[in-house]
Amino acid sequence: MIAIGNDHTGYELKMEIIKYLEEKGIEYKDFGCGKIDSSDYPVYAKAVCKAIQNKECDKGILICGTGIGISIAANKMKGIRAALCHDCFSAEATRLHNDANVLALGARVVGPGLAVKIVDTFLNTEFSGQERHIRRIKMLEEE
Ligand SMILES: O=C[C@H](O)[C@H](O)[C@H](O)COP(=O)(O)O
Repeated sequence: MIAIGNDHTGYELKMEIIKYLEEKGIEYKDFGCGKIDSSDYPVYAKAVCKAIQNKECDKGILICGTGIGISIAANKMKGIRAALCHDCFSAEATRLHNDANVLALGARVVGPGLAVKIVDTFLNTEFSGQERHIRRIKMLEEE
């Protein structure tokens, strides 16, 4: 189950991503926001990341204007490894090396065609499970 959330800048891109998820038969839960003039990205980052923390969802997709604010908010939450990716190489690498569980996108940065390819890469790449990467991920959880 994929958790998806966005602020006001990300609504249209989210709908494109939802279209992709539905075409692929991938289950998702939409944590908002709907089409509104203004909203606060931390609200949606928290909702999506809580769903991952409580195991309701396996991975998350977060969208704001740049992807920066919403990834900063997500990475404050325990167990969340959010990666801001605007290319497929990064989306693949962050799954292989960081076991990222949240993909952040900037709706004002990438167009829908590239964004959907980034999502596809992110969702279809497994963590490598290599010892050095496991060690480093564990270090991320240390105070
Ligand atoms: O990092 C923050 C995000 O890119 C926000 O989506 C952005 O700051 C929203 O800007 P505005 O409220 O001017 O539409």
